[in-house]
Amino acid sequence: MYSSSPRDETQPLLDQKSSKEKLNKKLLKWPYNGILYGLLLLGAIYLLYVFIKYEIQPESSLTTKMRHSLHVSSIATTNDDYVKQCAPIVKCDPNAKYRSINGSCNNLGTPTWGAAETPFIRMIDANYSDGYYAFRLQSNGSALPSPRLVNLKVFLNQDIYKVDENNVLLVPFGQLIAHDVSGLFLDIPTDGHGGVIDGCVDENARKTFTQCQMVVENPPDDPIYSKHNIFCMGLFRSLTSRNYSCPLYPTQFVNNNTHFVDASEVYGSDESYSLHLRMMEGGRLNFSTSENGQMFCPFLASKNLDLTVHTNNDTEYDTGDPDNGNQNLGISAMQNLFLRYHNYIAFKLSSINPHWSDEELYQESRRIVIAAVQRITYKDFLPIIIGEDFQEMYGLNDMNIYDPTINPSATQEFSTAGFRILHSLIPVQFNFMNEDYKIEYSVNVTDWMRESNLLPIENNFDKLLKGFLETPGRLLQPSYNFFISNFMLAKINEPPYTGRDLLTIDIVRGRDVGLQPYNYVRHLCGYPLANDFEDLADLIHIKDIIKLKELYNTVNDIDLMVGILLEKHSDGAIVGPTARCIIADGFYRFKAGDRFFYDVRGQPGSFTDVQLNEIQKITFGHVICATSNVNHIQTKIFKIVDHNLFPTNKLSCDEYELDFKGWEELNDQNIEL
Ligand code: HEM
Ligand SMILES: [Ca+2]
Repeated sequence: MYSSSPRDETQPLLDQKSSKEKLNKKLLKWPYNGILYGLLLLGAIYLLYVFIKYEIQPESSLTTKMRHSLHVSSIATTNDDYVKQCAPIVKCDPNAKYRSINGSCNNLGTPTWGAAETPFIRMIDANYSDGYYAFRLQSNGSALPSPRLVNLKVFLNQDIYKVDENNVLLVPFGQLIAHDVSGLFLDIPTDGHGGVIDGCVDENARKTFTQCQMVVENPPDDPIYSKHNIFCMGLFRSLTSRNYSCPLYPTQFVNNNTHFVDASEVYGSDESYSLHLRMMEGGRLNFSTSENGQMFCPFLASKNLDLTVHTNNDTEYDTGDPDNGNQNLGISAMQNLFLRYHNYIAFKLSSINPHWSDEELYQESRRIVIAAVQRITYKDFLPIIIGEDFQEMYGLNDMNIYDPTINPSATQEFSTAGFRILHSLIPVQFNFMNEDYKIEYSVNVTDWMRESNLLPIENNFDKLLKGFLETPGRLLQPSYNFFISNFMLAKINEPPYTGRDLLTIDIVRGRDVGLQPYNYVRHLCGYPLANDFEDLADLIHIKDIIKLKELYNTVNDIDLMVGILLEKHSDGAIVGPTARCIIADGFYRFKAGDRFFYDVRGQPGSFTDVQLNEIQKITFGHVICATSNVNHIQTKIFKIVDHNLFPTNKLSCDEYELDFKGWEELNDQNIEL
């Protein structure tokens, strides 16, 4: 068809052989024209490619203007409602050197921004079928598909047993950050005698208690649960702002932790609780000591050191995050690690400043620990998740970007979908590895939840850390691992199938908190609004689209969690474009909206130049060296480094030392004497 187009002069020209000169000329003209058009076409394709690439996969040479086009603006209209209707009047000291424990007064204009017990904000307004609180329905008015069915049909059967270049440490550290910035509590109804009312067991309760309405039906042919006659999963809805005496319309949900990356999981998010965690001596946090003299968070329950027997009396720790600090061995290890790090810093500071009060030592140590957590998050962790180039382009590496107009709160989309996507990294097992790189034993993550007995025994803490550093992680993929998809939080001493499916929970939690479907969030993130399922093919594989078509009524019904899990990964990132957009937005808020962020200059809480210079040497390697017996640690902390092939990529702990001279303060009283 194209060859017969009138603009194509090549055929007739080649046919005219009467004049050699003419022919030569025309012959010459033909390739020139062809080349010219070809070049023009190639140029146009290249320009189009560059344009698309810069929209989707920007490179570091882009201008600030283009960079800002990556930032999405929240289009939610309800974000100010809490501040307007419920926020308490808070008096702030603008000269305070240290951030408050509950995060208030960070923003001097709106002191409750980012504080604990304030609502999540939204990127897009809530989506409820009654506009207020009832679960979203499909476009044709029917109920959304059972999330368990979605997991079984779309995800679980694609479990890939391949390992990653990143190590397992990404999981416990990621979870630590998740709990730093987000804490959504559940609304659990009880029967007055301490018993929990479960809407799956008690159908009547579903009518009486809205909290019990979140019952997930398991399909009759469920490969795990139906064999054991478990046909539903009784889950609880989240606490709403109504539970905090702030009725908002539509329903909003409350973050119990400070929204900032401020190590609130170490210090607590509430003033009186933070005091309870303190020793009130030497700036230290309370701790317990294991039989071989190692420091741990205070033991809460009587220890049961029998590795094989789990009881209700298993070891739990008193941590800054009472809800989640003991959830699994990985997060417990991180809680202990950062408690030790705090006490290590307090010790160092008290040695150079013996005259400092407990309060001074505590606050100054806390400030350094927070800086360490922020540095590891932004320098090592985040680039792996969203990609180094994207992070740079987004402005997340820039220093001193505090902007008081930025609301530092976690978004509901971040907390209940975007950041949860990393649940697919959770490995089946954690390894305990000795100094000779030998795995001494492995445990199923799901067998050791809410019980940390293993940690304080002998050198297990060190071995678990070594295992995190040296074990390749699970490749990020749409499915969660089989165990966490079936056996999570199984009842103690009961069979694994009494457990839960984490992906099912994540999907239904999105409906609980009224997340908009995938299509609208993807659109907010700069991608075309899909008119039908096939339009998703730009970001989602066609084989998955076919499955989605079988489950959802229209393309506008797909749950956000489901869509982002299925997206193909962006270049250099381990998540797809929409998750990357949600996560980058979140971490931009936590940094640019934080007046106390460690590299902010010119604020009462800013480090001195000398101090900042030293702070900028803090790495996760240094933290691990200061708090454990693990030695020889890779500089790229979340990467697998073969110690035989690349011994120089690991440093010994001597090379991770810090110098605290910048904190040395002359004792005025001594001078006067
Ligand atoms: C062994 C590892 C982990 C386990 C067992 C686990 C399990 C859970 C569970 C049970 C919930 C609550 C679900 C609900 O009822 O809605 C949750 C919430 C969450 N998880 Fe994980 N998780 C793990 C690791 C991670 C990691 C690595 C990340 C991200 C880097 C992450 C991000 C989140 C987030 C953002 C929430 C919501 C927190 C909140 O607002 O309370 N988790 N996780
Ligand atoms: Ca926090």
